[in-house]
Amino acid sequence: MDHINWYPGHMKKTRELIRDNLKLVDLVVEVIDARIPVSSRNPIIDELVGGKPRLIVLNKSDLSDEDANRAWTSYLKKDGVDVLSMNCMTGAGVKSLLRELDRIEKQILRKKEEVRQASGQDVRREDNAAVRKRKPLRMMIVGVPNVGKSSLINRLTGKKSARTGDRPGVTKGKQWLTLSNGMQLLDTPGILWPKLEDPMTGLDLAFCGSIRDEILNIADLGLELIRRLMQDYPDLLAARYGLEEIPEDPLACMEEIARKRGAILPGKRIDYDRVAKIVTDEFRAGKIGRITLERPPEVQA
Ligand SMILES: Nc1nc2c(ncn2[C@@H]2O[C@H](COP(=O)(O)OP(=O)(O)OP(=O)(O)O)[C@@H](O)[C@H]2O)c(=O)[nH]1
Repeated sequence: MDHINWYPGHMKKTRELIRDNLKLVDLVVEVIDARIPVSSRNPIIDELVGGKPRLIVLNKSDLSDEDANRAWTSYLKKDGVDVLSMNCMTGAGVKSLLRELDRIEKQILRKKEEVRQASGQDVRREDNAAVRKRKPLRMMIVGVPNVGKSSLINRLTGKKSARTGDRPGVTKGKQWLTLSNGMQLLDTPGILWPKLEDPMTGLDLAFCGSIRDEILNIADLGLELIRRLMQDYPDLLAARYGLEEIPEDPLACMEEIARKRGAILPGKRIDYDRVAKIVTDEFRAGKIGRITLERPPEVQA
């Protein structure tokens, strides 16, 4: 999908759309980028989701640091939210997600039963399968651009997916996809706008491709990425670009990488745009290594 230029009117419309869709679902799956779990979340989601059960998917976990994935999982779980690592390219994590959804479904059904009992209604015991058939659990996927929402929908539904039309009484125009376990998923994800107040957030989103180079031009973006990698993953940077010693100055490091990769213009001038693009593309594709740019508070120095 094309990246969107967010402006206040657009944010308001999106918020209202998500809020309307949320009324139709029992559960929300929030997808975030495992390389930037802070920047790829918009805190507005807490307010929007309210008390509904929520599950966080740390997607692109194939590109992020495994230690950091573990640290983030336990950090986010502290708030009582379920968290799962996922790789939508291979489908790793999908089975765990389906298991987790089953568990949440049981909880939701139990809660509903308790409410009915408390109000004195005659509670007829039904197993999950029977309740599902009568009224399947409905969910939607939300997240900022480029975190893998559509990839997750495709993974969850696969080829066996079936579009189910509107059920009577439910807002017209919604399309529901039926998962292998009978649950229903809204076919269009809720796109949250990224929160760009902090310049670091803007940079991290740009490094990971969640916003086009709106914040900086490509040469500046590449230089900033090199600065971050020099600080957090110097060994991976040195190994990828054959640097025997990493210069202290990020610009000198960029120039060294340019020479190694032949990003040189006539007159032996450095092609800053080209070298920036090389490093940025290789980072995004995971070629420099598994990198997490943001750490949970506990493990920060
Ligand atoms: N390496 C890796 N790439 C992924 C993963 N999930 C998605 N991608 C890639 O990330 C890019 C964005 O994925 P989408 O599924 O289009 O993301 P989205 O959140 O729907 O994006 P928008 O439509 O912009 O909101 C695509 O190039 C995917 O192939 C993953 O787990 N690992």
